[in-house]
Amino acid sequence: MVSKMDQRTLRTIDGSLLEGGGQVLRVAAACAVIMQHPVTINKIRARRSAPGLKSQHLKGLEVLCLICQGKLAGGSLNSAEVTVTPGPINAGHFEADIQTAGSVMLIIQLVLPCCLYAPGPTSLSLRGGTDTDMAPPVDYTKNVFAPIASKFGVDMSIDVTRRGFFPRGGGEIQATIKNIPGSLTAVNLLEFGKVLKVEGVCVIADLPDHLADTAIDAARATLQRGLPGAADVHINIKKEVTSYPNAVGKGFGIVLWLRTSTDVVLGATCISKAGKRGERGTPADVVGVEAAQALIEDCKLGACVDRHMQDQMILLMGLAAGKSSVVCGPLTQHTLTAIEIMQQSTPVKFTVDKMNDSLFKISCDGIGMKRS
Ligand SMILES: Nc1ncnc2c1ncn2[C@@H]1O[C@H](COP(=O)(O)OP(=O)(O)OP(=O)(O)O)[C@@H](O)[C@H]1O
Repeated sequence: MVSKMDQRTLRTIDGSLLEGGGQVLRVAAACAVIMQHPVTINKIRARRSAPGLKSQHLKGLEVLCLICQGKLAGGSLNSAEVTVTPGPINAGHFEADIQTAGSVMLIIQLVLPCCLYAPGPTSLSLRGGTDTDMAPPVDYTKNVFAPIASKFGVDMSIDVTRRGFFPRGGGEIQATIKNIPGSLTAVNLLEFGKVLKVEGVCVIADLPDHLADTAIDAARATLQRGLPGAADVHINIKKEVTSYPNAVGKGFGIVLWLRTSTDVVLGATCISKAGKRGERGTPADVVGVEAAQALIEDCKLGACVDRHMQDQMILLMGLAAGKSSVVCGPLTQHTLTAIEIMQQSTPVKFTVDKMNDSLFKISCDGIGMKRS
């Protein structure tokens, strides 16, 4: 039940908007906690083949409500509507176990903006998938998201206790997110610069480790052929061989990231798409080539963030104090969704300027959110 007081400010967000997936839920719920207004999100994940709350979304909302001492109504598996009534954001230690291969990194995506406004640091133990398709693998969040978020003033760290892959999950990470003293700092990422180095990690769990060598060789060869100025770029892709109990289930994937002379960080990933019944996953060379090609494409555009980072920084831009502008490639549906939901949930307004056929500048005057 939403109290009378809360009803006055209750907002309703249509979960089927644009991307119509879990991201609508995450952005709407995070904004509600930060802005301290209750929100009802209906038609949850209406554009997905199995709509409604899945375990990772439910566990995310549950831990969010622990962090903000709030109430979650309608929070059950497959539910199409929830209401989050936030209370004051708390610091401390929080835990969640997704119990499937649902991504723990998407729980970080949901709670991180709120933890910034806690009265102290937040530590999290999260169990589920760490290296899964269709979500940021943990090495992407550590090596791409975290350095870009640090430009806004975010101080976070992640340690992997155990890797968890599709379909079993069972991975575990420990994360620490420091609260910010004032507001986030506006960020301008406008010049691509010159690529200085490419780094990466290829994780292989309970599979023959020559697969990782093949993926790394394929990624390096693709980068050397296609990356602008490749002859002067140092490429260092490490191999991480792991097995039970440091990993649950078989898994295999690569995360690449590059840095330029203007401190742009771009990332790209490919996680082998193994079948639920143990079917063979993506061939090893394809894993390396796919990630390398995605990195080359974003690089050739002159994008200052990669295609997946676009949507993940919208909240940070909107919350920061002052004008942020970021040059990126064609806007993804996830980015348009994050912009739309944040605009519906806060006073921020974004603008998108077309710079040429494939480059766009996203800007906003951030609301300069501070801890209340
Ligand atoms: N390969 C990748 N590397 C980095 N980030 C990724 C990658 N793939 C997806 N993401 C990010 O993961 C998030 C996925 O959001 P999305 O709403 O599709 O997922 P979801 O919560 O699992 O919901 P649904 O199951 O409804 O799709 C987005 O922020 C997207 O940018």
